[in-house]
Amino acid sequence: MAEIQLRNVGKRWGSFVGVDNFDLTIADKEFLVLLGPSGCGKTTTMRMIAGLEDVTEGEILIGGKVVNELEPKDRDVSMVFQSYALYPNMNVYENIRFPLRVRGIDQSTHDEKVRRASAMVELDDFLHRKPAELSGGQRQRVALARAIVREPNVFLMDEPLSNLDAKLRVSTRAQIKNLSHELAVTTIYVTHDQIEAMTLADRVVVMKGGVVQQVGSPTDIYDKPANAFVASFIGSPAMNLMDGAMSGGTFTAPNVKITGLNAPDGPLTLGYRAEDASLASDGNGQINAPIYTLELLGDATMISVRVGDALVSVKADKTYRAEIGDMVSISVPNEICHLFNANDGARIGE
Ligand SMILES: Nc1ncnc2c1ncn2[C@@H]1O[C@H](COP(=O)(O)OP(=O)(O)OP(=O)(O)O)[C@@H](O)[C@H]1O
Repeated sequence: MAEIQLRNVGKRWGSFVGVDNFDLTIADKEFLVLLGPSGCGKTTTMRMIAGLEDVTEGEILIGGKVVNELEPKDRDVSMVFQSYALYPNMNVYENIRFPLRVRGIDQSTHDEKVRRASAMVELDDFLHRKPAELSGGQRQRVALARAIVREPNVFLMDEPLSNLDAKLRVSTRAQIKNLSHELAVTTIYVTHDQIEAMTLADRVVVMKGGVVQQVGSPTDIYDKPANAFVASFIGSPAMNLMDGAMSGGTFTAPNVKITGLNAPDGPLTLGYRAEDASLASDGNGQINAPIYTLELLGDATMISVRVGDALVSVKADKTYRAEIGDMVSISVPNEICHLFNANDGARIGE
């Protein structure tokens, strides 16, 4: 049983707040992803759970026990870092076995444990090689096997895929997802890549400036971003956001007029997702503007237009063709609109 509780956890260095009032219970066997831009406090949060960083305030509990004062080695957590930190003079077998040796685990069990872990990450054929003789993806799999072999109660993974090229990242991501399903161990995974977060997580925590912005399932966060920051961070492309003004239920911005909305008069940020909008026949849509750019994505054609300072887009059929400068009309029905307070970005309404 490895439920993790963070009770109002904070980290300060002098007056600088790295993590503020982090309060969350992570269920046993949950896969939780901490997501946010560089410097938002993800790594610091994870290092506090691992015991590599003291907490300034609050309590951390693992399996119901306060661990604030426990050394990292006594917390029963296994970490996988962005840099693989393998021992260059040991072969793959010895690298994977290392945690068993330092923990004084019964020698007679080592071989079976190492072979089971290496099979899980498909390294059986590489056990005799030194790290220098492996690709980046294979090295990261050694690091994963080394974390698995200890059979910990908690996995902590800090951007484990970020040193891999795009293709390897996708296949290793799939492998991590499959492993987490098979091992069913509570996992906290740090990334700044929203696709990784969406594909791996049971729940995602979006952070900014040391402060949690939203906690929810990938679907919750995608469908109902709690504020404009989360909306702009999740999705590929991110949500289109337009600054404009509401008056009597009508939103206006340069080239935009949307009627029948429910928000108070005054400045407003309105968002919609490119795939929810569609092209309308001439002048019948809510956005009418010349094409700024047109991108062929293979499965779709993405068309972007300018709205004030912002570029907003619509996903059209893959066969759609037009020229830059041609007028387009984009249909943005009320039900796809997300409304945000123009000052603090908070979501308005459902
Ligand atoms: N030892 C330290 N002393 C002072 N400030 C620190 C220290 N360690 C981290 N910080 C600051 O705390 C903030 C959060 O850092 P953290 O490493 O947790 O961010 P992150 O979200 O993991 O970013 P990245 O994706 O770049 O790793 C940053 O502004 C960082 O500069």
